[in-house]
Amino acid sequence: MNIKNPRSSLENAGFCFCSAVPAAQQIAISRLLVCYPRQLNQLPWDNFLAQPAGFTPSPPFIQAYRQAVSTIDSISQSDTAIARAKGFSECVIALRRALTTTPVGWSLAVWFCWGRVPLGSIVSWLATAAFVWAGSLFVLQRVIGAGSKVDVHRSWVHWVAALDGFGWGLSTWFLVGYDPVLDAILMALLCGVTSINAQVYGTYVSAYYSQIGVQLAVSVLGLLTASNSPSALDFAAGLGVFIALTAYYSRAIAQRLMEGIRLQYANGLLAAQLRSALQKVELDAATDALTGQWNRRALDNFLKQQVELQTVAYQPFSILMLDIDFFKQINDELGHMVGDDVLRAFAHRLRADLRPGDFCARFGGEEFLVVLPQTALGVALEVAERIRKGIAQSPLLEKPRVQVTVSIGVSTMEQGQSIAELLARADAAVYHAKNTGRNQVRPSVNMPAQASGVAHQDFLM
Ligand SMILES: Nc1nc2c(ncn2[C@@H]2O[C@H](COP(=O)(O)OP(=O)(O)OP(=O)(O)O)[C@@H](O)[C@H]2O)c(=O)[nH]1
Repeated sequence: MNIKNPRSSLENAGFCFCSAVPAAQQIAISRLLVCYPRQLNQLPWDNFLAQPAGFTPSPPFIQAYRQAVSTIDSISQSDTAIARAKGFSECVIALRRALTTTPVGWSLAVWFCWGRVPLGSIVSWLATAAFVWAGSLFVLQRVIGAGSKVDVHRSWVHWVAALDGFGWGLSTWFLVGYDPVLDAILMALLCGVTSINAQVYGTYVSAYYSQIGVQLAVSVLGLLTASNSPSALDFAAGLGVFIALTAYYSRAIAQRLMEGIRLQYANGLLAAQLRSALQKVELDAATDALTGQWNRRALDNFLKQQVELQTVAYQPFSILMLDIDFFKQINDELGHMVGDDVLRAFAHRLRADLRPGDFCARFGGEEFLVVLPQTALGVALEVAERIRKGIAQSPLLEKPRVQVTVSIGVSTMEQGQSIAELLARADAAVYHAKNTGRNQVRPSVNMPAQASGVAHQDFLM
């Protein structure tokens, strides 16, 4: 084969590329480290709680918050194994990506060598490297398919890394010794590959040591025994120093990457804990502790939503105000504990009698309020009557046997009415029901009598 003289443009391109790669890698790694979250412990959690502007945390919120934050330490201690497993699988994915782009590196090497290295040598190197590469990719694919578990697949990944280093190291056996400039370019290319791999194997650095260890051993052996390069010893020394230094620095980088993964995991866990603590606190703040139904606060919000819906979508809604009759007697005769049981049983019975979309709140004492969305007065009266009958029909408690009745006032939201007016009208309807004998349903407006048998009386507010 006719070996041509080196072309200066090719030399320049090769040198520029091979020197730019390590620099670009270092920039990429630095960016990566900056992107990882900062130390969680340095975040001003307590300052956040102490901030007066715009946010006044309630005591249960502070308690839940502190509890979640206090778990940071235990999270950071216990998640090392999780970070290791995550780092391993991240490395496997990065390695597959790197291997799929390896042919780009080969093409570059072939381009540099074309016309300067005998074709047979180029083909021999390419064939060996491609064979090793295909085997590695196959193994890696199997590892990924099996879920890449560090305890199971550790040695397989080390083998793949070693073969990766072997393929590149072989280049010195086949391609070096034909042209001094080309030799230098190939050395720069090997340094570039080493540098790229510092990032590829960043989250599982022991595999990186396998890769560069084999790459160094094979390439130094190739330089010293197989190549005819006059600078073989210099190249071997240079390559050795470069790879050793890269290995040394990549260890620190890998440690920080792992710390980043660890903190990212802890951060996610903490955020989830805080979210659920917050949800619990929000739920606690909106429910009545005794009956488990919504409280006044939640009721106010729900009524506001309904008013908005009514304004936008012209959907009518009605409310039922329920007051247990002679409840004081129960307390007086059977005690407050039984009174509480009655309230609980009443709430349970009431809830069971409603649609899932209906809203049931304890309004205070022995009073409950039900909101029936998209319900006009006629239907609301029927619902109220059904509830009244159900309560009156069977006892709420068996031991002691307690049977109660309930008086119910019904009112429907009208356009332009306020929530306070709506509640006042329902309250007046209950008052009317109590005054006319209890255990009955009263509407708050004039309404024609219904076939349901509900006792409708003119009740003008
Ligand atoms: N056990 C118990 N009793 C409560 C609770 N909240 C309010 N009460 C009592 O409920 C009773 C309500 O009594 P009243 O307002 O006189 O009403 P009533 O006895 O039901 O009479 P009418 O409503 O006129 O039929 C009071 O004795 C309150 O102390 C509670 O959470 N548990």
